[in-house]
Amino acid sequence: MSGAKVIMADVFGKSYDALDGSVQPQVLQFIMKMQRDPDSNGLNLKPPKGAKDKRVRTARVTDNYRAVLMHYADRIYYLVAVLPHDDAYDFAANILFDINKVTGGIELINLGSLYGTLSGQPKAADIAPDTPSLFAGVSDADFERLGVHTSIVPALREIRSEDAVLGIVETLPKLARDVILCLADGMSVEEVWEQVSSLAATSDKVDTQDYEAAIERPATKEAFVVTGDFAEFGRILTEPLSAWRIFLHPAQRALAERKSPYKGSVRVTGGPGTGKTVVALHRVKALAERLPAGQAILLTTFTTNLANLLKSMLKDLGGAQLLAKVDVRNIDKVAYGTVKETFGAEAPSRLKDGEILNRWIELSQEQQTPRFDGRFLDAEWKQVVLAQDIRSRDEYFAASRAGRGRRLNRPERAQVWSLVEEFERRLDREKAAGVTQLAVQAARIASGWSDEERPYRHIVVDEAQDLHAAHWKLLRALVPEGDDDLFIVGDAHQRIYDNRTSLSAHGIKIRGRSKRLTLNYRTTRQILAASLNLLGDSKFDDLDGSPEHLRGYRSVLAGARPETTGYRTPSEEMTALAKRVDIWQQEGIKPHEIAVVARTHAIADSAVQALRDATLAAVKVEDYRVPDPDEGIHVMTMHRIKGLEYRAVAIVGAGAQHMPLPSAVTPETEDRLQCAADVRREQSLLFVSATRAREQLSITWSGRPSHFLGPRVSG
Ligand SMILES: Nc1ncnc2c1ncn2[C@@H]1O[C@H](COP(=O)(O)OP(=O)(O)OP(=O)(O)O)[C@@H](O)[C@H]1O
Repeated sequence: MSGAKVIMADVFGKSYDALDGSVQPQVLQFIMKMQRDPDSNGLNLKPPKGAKDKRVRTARVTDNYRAVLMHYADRIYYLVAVLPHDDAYDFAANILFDINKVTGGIELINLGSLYGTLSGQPKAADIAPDTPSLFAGVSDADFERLGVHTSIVPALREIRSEDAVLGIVETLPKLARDVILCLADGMSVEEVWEQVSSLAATSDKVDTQDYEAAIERPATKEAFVVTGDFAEFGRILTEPLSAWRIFLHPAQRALAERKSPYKGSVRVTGGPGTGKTVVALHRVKALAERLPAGQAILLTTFTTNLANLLKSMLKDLGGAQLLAKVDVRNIDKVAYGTVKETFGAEAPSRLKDGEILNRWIELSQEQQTPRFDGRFLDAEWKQVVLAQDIRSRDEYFAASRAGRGRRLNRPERAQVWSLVEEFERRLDREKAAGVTQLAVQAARIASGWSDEERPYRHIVVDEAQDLHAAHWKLLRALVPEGDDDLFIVGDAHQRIYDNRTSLSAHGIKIRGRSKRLTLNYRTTRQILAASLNLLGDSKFDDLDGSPEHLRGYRSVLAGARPETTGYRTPSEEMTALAKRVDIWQQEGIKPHEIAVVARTHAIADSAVQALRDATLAAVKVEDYRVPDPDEGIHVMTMHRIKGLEYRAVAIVGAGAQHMPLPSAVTPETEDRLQCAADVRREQSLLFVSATRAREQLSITWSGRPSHFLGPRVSG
């Protein structure tokens, strides 16, 4: 008997992740058996009784677990779930497969979960029984035209609150989910058609019986991993988190895969987890596919760690072939590369920001100028002198000091300038330069190039909020002005380095080409609410001189409420940490899916110790190294967790004495605006850390809680 082709539905990943480690290998065995002979007795492949869809099958994986599949054509099966015996039968009875009339793709509709979620909704006390359905103004024909399956519509008619919408959207097929969220947001049917459904629509005529044609359409490939390759199955199953990278939401797809070029630079903003990095990676891929021979693309970000992460994600997305067309480097490396190319062995050595700050502190102490402390001088140098590439005392006297909160009179300016000269002289003598200083030098060099000499055809920037003015000048000069020159992705709420600037000041024009993503795919609504609470009512500017906001930012995922708990002493807090992490593990979260995050290395180190004392495997995640999965729980600083995500995150040491960290904040008396910016940055660090959590979040402290935790906690 010949074998079968097994294709994986994207929803399969969810049930697979929930399986016990002893059952997961059996799933691969099962797929292998199906591929060899689906009719073998041991598999017991059969249609379940009472199924709504006659093509649904169940098959034996182990004595207690059954697979649910869709038999869509001769010897071709979609694997949808592997569940405990009874759950598998319930599930199988209530699912439907159909070809979407708009996208032409195959859809899985889970009516059991849809109605189960609706009936489980607590009846909100403030909703009067005669409140009309939220979608009363949308006719059945409208739903059909927008691509919502008719079987879903009766459930939609029962929805009378935004909460109920968020409750059910997770259970809907992708297009229906997007349509419903937009309608609930107040968009008209016409707007939803233009902004969502028409973008997802296939150009060919849809025959809802023709599964052969449907399997080839992009919408099917978004919802199902169309592979029959056994090795590929193994790879996808062992890397469940990376499987998403091949799917895009219509709003993301519209940005990333746009066929006609953008007439200049584009900026994409959005809260944490809205898929900005995903969009940036897909944009790189789309640009690389039509890149003229001999031209190059730069994909850059702020830190080396994030650049390494982007590199491995890009490889996941497009393999070595794509990677070969793209230069993936963090911005300091880009700058240093430019300086080295020009000066060769004469190029100065590189000093990191921390080393530069220490030198300013030393100089301020040496010069006995108690009126200017090291932190103030460091910021003045970076944000005024280097940001405007000031090279003389006269230029400094005439310079704008916008954003600085301490006024300087002429004698004070003269004093600061002589300190700047002394500082730069010392670095020159040492043949060293700070990383920001090198970016200034690189920008100067590249600004003198002709368009033919500029090395890149396109530049894509992730984590743009952290880049310095000199970085923007440099990037502007590395690519000729024109279609699709810069694609910029960032979120001002996640600014954790002290760089603030405006893109237009550097000749990067994004007016009219600025887009925002609002749907969070990473964190649950509960974690999102707790994270937003950490920002309080702080104000953030976008990358172009306007206020930034998170309006409409929401998640479709629901989960447990985050915990916030205070302890009397650090040792009590650490003992509780070990207990909490142990419980997470007992609940099935693997050690390397858990992160413990602290503001300082010292607190992180004590967390590692506490976990090991409790016989839990833990590893400190340092720069430039990603631990192996078997090294245990990942413990790191808040700066290090930027850009990563974990199923569970425990933030420790969130007490008033560490958040904000006193040594990271300029005293208010020294510079009022700088002090406020420093505090906001500390707040963003906590926000970034909390938004790394996908399912579970705990925030703890000893002594008094940080005021960032809000009045309810910190009193
Ligand atoms: N279209 C999608 N479908 C399903 N999941 C998605 C999609 N886009 C993004 N995700 C999920 O959301 C997570 C966050 O995506 P990504 O890291 O690109 O967001 P981000 O906006 O760059 O986040 P941050 O700013 O917090 O670093 C991804 O790991 C992925 O799990």
